[in-house]
Amino acid sequence: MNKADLVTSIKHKKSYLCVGLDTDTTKIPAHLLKAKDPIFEFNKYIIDATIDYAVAYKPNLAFYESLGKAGWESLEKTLEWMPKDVFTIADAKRGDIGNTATMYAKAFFEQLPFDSVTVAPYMGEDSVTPFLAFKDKWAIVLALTSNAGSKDFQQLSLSDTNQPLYKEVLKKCAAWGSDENLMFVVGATKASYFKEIRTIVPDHFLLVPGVGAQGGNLQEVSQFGLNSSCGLLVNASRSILYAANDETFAAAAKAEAKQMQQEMKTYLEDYLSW
Ligand SMILES: O=C(O)c1cc(=O)[nH]c(=O)n1[C@@H]1O[C@H](COP(=O)(O)O)[C@@H](O)[C@H]1O
Repeated sequence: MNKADLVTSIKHKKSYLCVGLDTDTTKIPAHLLKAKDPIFEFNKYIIDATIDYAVAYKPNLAFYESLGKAGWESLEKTLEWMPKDVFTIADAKRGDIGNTATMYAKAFFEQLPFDSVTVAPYMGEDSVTPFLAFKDKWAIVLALTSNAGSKDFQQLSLSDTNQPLYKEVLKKCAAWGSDENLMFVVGATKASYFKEIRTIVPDHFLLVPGVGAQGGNLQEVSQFGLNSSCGLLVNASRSILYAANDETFAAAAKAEAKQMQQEMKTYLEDYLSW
């Protein structure tokens, strides 16, 4: 999917919600465990329940790979189930030397029909650029993550530039691609950083996980993170998937997604006059 189509979808749904499909067999309702493919069954209900309110879906690969071949099949079926007009993110956090990175890109963009894949920038330019060579596909580079461990490396100052590492990641990676094929991950739990981040990457989309279960603030993220083409995809996984764990789970997920979309609609109106 290209940027124009993503922005059109956001305007149409008045939403920049991404539903994270971190589907965990120990958390899904017990009655679904009797199904032939419980993960797919659960995802199907979640997608159908949230499709009016979400513009993107982000399966986290760990939840599928941890189940081996069966998990991979659940992932393939889930992607087939998704309407064609949603933006799909393979949350795989890949990163390796160039020829290997190309194979990762082929896995997600050719074998699987993902629009984008999350990429760790630690190994540098040749580990990121192979993901940028595919038309209308995206690399989503980890810049400032939502977890406590982001302090360990990302927030350390580099003696060469006197700037924290994550700012160098934003500057350097932005130069390797464009706002048409590259996004950045910035955690919602770091809302106070958004103003500065927007001075470095004013035009790029940011994938923002960390609202809901991790406690990030949607209002602050929106106020300081929105740009003239929205520029945000805010992810929620557990708070939507596991809003209830009985027969009402799909209705509860729908209500949770709707509530987030309604809030987003007001920010699109207030901050962008959309
Ligand atoms: O790349 C990500 O999506 C990601 C980056 C980050 O900084 N923090 C983060 O939580 N994530 C992912 O976003 C999802 C957050 O899930 P919830 O906390 O349940 O909403 C998980 O799939 C995480 O792996």
